[in-house]
Amino acid sequence: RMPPGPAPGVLGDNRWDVPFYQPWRRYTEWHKVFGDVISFWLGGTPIVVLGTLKAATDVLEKRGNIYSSRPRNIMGGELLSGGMRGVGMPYGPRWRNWRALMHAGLSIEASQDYKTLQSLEAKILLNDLLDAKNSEQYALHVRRYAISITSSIAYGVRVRDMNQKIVKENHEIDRYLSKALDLSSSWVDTWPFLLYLPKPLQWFRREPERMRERDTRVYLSLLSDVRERIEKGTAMPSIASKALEKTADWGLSDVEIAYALSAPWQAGVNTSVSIFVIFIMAMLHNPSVMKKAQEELDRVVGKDRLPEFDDMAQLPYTHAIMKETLRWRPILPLGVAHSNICDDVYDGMFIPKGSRVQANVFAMAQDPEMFPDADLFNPERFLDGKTPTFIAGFGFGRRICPGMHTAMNLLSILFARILWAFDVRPVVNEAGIPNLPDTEMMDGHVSVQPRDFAYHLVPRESSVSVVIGAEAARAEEELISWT
Ligand code: HEM
Repeated sequence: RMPPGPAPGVLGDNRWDVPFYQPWRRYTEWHKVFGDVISFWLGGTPIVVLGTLKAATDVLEKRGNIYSSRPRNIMGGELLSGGMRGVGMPYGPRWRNWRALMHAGLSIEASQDYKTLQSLEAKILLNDLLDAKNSEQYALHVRRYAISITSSIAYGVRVRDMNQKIVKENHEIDRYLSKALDLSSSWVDTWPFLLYLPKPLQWFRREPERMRERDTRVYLSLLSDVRERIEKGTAMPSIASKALEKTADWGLSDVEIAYALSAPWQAGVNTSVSIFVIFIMAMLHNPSVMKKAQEELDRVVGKDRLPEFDDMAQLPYTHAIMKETLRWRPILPLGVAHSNICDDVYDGMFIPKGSRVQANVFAMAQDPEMFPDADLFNPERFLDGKTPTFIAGFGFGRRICPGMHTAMNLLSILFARILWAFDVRPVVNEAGIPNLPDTEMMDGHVSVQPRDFAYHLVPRESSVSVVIGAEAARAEEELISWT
């Protein structure tokens, strides 16, 4: 009675049917054959894929009391993180406390407090982009922008230089974390009965537990820096300062708070950078869209100043480019997996407890009824006032991305200013033919990013550099408090 799906293979599951590369495309084909909700098995785990917005809303949102846990990850979630990293935390009181802190720091109201910071950082970024020589340098500057904003939101400290200790340490942490989260290379996630071996024989735990000691040291030291700044009266408002001002309110220990504060960095940096790269790819393929936004910007903002957050209401087309970027190529094509804490029946189909439940966000973004000509990058589809932002890209129900408002602000001011300042141009080969990136070539397994490609950001006029230079100099001064 489980949802329909492909017949199991010789090993009793569907491991040979699921491609490693872009499995969401195969799932989308299966939806056409088996229906909106499909299921199959990988090892001993039932996989349920929800192919429409309705199914995902019915299951993940309306039954959020059942479907808000995460699949077990022994290596990454338990041995490495001690169950303290919120994104992978199972549903329960600890997650609720963590989530309350995230909400306090990232809600739609809280996100308003970061707009000044985001605006100032975007000015610095534009100035950096003016000086950059090639796509690698653009990428580095955009990464710094995303890191600096997330670090300021989490700890009240900005990042001006990618060689800063906080960047290097978090980079090392991220590297090992992605390795540990990869279930396919984890012995203990493949054979959990290994946990019944006497502890000294559990060879697989030594490395992640050593890494956990290192991560804990780094996170606690970041927290104690904030504590010192609060005592000196120099702390900027951040999630950390909220957490420390009323520690008792959160029901989280010091070390849990220290881990909680790592979530914005882990969930917010790569996602924001990937969306930026998709925006560039969309502009390279759709110069007429870029021109139309530039006409709107010239009309509303003019040439003598940069676009500001307050202009956004008068810039519907430019704003719609951000919305269409989130839809056109979703960076988390299967969202982040949920898991149900008890057996359930949906539309007559049995969903066993502990299923890995995934929203096929890729299929939703291609839904021809909601998005006719779905492959076309067409911001106008968001101008009718009826089509909302493609929220599915931020997930569902109680686990929906808490950083979505901050992310949309960070991206909308950036896109508006890039379009105001630059033409995004392709690299042209010797024969004069533009070298455009393949829009379907996405790397990554859970979160994806277009394969590297080269492009140019060409200032639209010489006056652009003058305006940006002056704004960036003022921004550096204003940002001193966050340094
Ligand atoms: C465009 C950029 C972003 C996209 C597309 C995105 C998307 C997502 C998605 C799909 C999820 C999983 C939701 C689910 O389980 O149903 C998620 C979770 C999360 N996101 Fe984002 N995100 C972005 C940026 C950010 C930023 C900037 C932050 C923080 C400043 C953030 C913080 C988080 C956190 C903490 C979670 C875990 C929530 C939980 O498990 O309860 N995200 N995000």
